Amino acid sequence: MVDWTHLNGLYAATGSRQMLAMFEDDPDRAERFSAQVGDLRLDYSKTRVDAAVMEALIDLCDQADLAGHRAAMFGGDRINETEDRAVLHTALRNLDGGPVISGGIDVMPGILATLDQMRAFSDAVRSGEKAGTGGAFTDIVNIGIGGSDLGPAMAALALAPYQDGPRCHFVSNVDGAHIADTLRGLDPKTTLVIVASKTFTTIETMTNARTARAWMQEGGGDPAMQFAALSTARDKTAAFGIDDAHVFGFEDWVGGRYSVWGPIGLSLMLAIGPKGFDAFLRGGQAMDTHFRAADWHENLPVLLALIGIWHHQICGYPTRAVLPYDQRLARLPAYLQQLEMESNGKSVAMDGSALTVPSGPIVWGEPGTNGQHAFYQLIHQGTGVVPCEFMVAAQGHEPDLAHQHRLLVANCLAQSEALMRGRSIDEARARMADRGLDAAELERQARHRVFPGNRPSTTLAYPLLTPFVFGQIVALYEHRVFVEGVILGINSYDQWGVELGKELATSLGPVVDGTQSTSGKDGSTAALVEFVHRHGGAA
Ligand SMILES: O=P(O)(O)OC[C@H]1O[C@H](O)[C@H](O)[C@@H](O)[C@@H]1O
Repeated sequence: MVDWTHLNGLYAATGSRQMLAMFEDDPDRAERFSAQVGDLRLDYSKTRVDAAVMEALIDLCDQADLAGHRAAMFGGDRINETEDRAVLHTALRNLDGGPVISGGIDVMPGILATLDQMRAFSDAVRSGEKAGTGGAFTDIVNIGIGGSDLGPAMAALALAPYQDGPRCHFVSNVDGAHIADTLRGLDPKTTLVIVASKTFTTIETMTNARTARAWMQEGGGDPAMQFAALSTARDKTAAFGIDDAHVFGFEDWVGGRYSVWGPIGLSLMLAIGPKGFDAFLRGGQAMDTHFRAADWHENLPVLLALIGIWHHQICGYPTRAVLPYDQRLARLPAYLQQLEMESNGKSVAMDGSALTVPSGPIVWGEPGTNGQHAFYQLIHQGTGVVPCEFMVAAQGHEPDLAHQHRLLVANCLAQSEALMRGRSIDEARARMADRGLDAAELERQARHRVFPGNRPSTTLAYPLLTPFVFGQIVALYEHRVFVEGVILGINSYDQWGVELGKELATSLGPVVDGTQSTSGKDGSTAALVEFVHRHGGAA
């Protein structure tokens, strides 16, 4: 258990501090409160942390024995105590890091063999050697949900400029609209369906997989040739009828939301090719090396975690916005919602005691500049403070549109500056002085134009969103979540909070079908079921 008293005391003392004054007092502030790994730069100087706050935050790492927990994770200990599992997604990207022993066994030979199987399969699909009944595959449909969807879907979009394989589509929702809209227009004879499910029991995924199989059979495709599975449960993939040669297995020590680095990333590998996928893995591995070696003061995941803890657990800001000025990172906020909120959205510490500080924050966001024309109003002038995490590349992938990219960068930098700088009532009055308003009206109008400023943000800057840089970014966030979890004293690797809704959905199935009565249900649920029945929703 860490002691929050010192930090709470510092917060009370620094509450009214102005960031702009902090820059004036310390000409080296931008450098002092920035860190770099490879080509990635994290600037956290536009926050109200100072050297004393940073030292107190860093002290949390030692109090929580972060080094010990880190060694236990990388060393294959069963740190996911509530599911009795190791946490070894880092081994999936340990391309040349040597053995990783878990439970007395080196897991690397198995990982590298599966990676080779994925590479051979990808090469065969991409070259047309493996094909559907109608010829070379033109389209891939990845059917999965949660971690079996968000990672590869986010990554395929992020790395769109590197895609030179079949087109990738992602179906997750059990809402039939999702699969219907996706399959419409695809050729069942040249489509490869990948069923991605760690457990191979997830109802949404299995339902969509059966729908896709029927579509393929009816349309002249052959599921025996055109279905693949990514799962830890080979017995279940066989029972579904998927050829073992098309099954890519992994172990239960890969958490769903950490699984894009292994077989769950197959759609990404098919889209960008094994070399691009290797570069992605190497980016992740580079971040692992950094996280394991760098001093806490220079350690990007640690710094990002500590700034997050400062803003949420100490300052009490309930949410954080992830704002990539990178359209291809449009799915990153959704991915981070699962990564951060499923990992650290808990109220019980590892030892079963109640948390004494808030759990992880609400994470949300959208790419800039779009968000500027929608919700930034609240970020600038709302009563609550939303710490913003900006992300931006120095360059885009479209040389002909470099002028647009420069505009994007200018907007990103302008937002963090505006949040910090704000606009005082005097400045607002001065801007309206020539409008000929009487004093009372001038005052009233000016008040609407005040920006409180002094609002915190961080900026993660990178040269270009390559597979390597993208791998670094994803691993950076994974380790940030780990560090936050260790300091909060929780298990970031289980997700019991998703169980109750699943159980109730199963028991409500026959009630919605109309084969079971609503008796025993609460009044609201019973009335909603009756509404659905009245409007034609029963079976
Ligand atoms: O990959 P699957 O076993 O189908 O699981 C898919 C998802 O469903 C669950 O509800 C979990 O909350 C997620 O962590 C998981 O990623």
